[in-house]
Amino acid sequence: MDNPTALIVDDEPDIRELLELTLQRMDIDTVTAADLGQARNALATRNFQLCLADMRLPDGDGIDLVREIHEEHPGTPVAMITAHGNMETAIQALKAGAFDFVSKPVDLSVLRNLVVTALKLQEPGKQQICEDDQEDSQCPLRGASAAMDKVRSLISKLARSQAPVHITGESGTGKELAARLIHQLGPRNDNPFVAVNCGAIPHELMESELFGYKKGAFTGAVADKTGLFVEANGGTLFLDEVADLPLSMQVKLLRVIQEKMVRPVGATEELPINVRIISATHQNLAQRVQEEAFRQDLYYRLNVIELHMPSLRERPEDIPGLTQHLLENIASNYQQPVPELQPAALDALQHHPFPGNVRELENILERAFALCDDGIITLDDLGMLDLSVSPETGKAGQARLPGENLEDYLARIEKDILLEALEETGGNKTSAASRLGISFRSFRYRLGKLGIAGKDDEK
Ligand SMILES: Nc1ncnc2c1ncn2[C@@H]1O[C@H](COP(=O)(O)OP(=O)(O)OP(=O)(O)O)[C@@H](O)[C@H]1O
Repeated sequence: MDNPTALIVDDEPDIRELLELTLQRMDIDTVTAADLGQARNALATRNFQLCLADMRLPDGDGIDLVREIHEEHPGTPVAMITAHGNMETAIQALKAGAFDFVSKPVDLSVLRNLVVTALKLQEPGKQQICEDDQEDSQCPLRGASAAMDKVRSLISKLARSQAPVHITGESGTGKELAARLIHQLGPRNDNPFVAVNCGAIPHELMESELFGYKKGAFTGAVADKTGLFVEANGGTLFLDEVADLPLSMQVKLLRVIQEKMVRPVGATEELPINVRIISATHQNLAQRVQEEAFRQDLYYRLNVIELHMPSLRERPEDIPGLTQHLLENIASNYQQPVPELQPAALDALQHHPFPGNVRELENILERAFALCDDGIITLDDLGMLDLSVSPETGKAGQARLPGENLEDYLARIEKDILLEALEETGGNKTSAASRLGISFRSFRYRLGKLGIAGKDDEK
């Protein structure tokens, strides 16, 4: 097989030579260009499997070259060479379509990692699976709406880039699923995808969880522990609920992203890391920045490219297909035939507001699957909370029923409130409890007292 060929664009002969030597040692043929003009000529004559381009060139801006290659030669990944510490231009380049960047002075191990990742992009298109027709698609992210088509197409593009992605959207809209897909469809998919819920780690443990620690760093540190960054090395770290990161950790995270190095607690040396960061939150991060609860500089670095997951309310046309897909998954988990859904049940689902989005739909279907008889899901089996609002009270079904005693009446209201909080948080008891201003234990106790069984929180 022919060697891949890289185009190296830099006006400094020393750098060109260093890059050429490094790439040639990796069995990559090279063509060099000292300015934009020479680079354009080279691109016009042949295909390249990679381009390394300096930011500042004698006859123009490297970012223009990134844009041109991105549009005219979309199969050629371009990495930008930026001045040390100049994250602004690196971010600009990523936004313009560069797949990654490397800062000067070029660290050769970082460069080699980058080149290996870029060449994997040439392998035959995994991204394809999410661009096929929905009907018989292998793509785990379902939905035939135009909004979901757009999401899948953006995910396929993001999988080719190494840029940090920030995923927004309400709880249960599929943010984690989207992050996993970006990883699976991309060149890092042989390496780990590590997901961490930043809201679920106690603040005092966060640094050692993320960065690891050395034996003896603190009481109880009886052996070295690998942090999540190192665990995700070569792969992707998914920082879920990133808005919940305390300010003290935000500073440390910013440093790690900038330097691509982590220092475990109690260690004297830093470890190099090669991790793609994908973050998500259901909160409005820009507003958290305005409230000074989230650092602007970190926001800027995490939110290089934003992916928004639309709520299920905005795409009711997805409900029938999603329902079928989820029922097939549930049935196959239990090795049972796929149940049939009565038209009245489907109709109720299509008119439900789904504050907990796809997760809520999934929970409703799991429950219905367990309760239904003879493989037929009826409206009753869905056991959905009636969220329709009473015109008299303005509240959902809260009038006292004829003959209902005070205790039963209060229990019913309490049950509605607890269920509503669970629905709003997609079944997450910790979040539901905090929404109601009570402790997790008290929430669980009340659920038990009222006979509401629920799944334990996974995260
Ligand atoms: N478009 C979809 N197609 C198929 N399954 C989906 C889709 N969207 C979400 N799901 C499923 O719904 C559940 C919730 O999705 P996920 O955990 O990714 O949501 P999330 O937005 O990260 O939620 P949270 O903000 O609460 O963490 C998962 O089981 C996921 O597989």
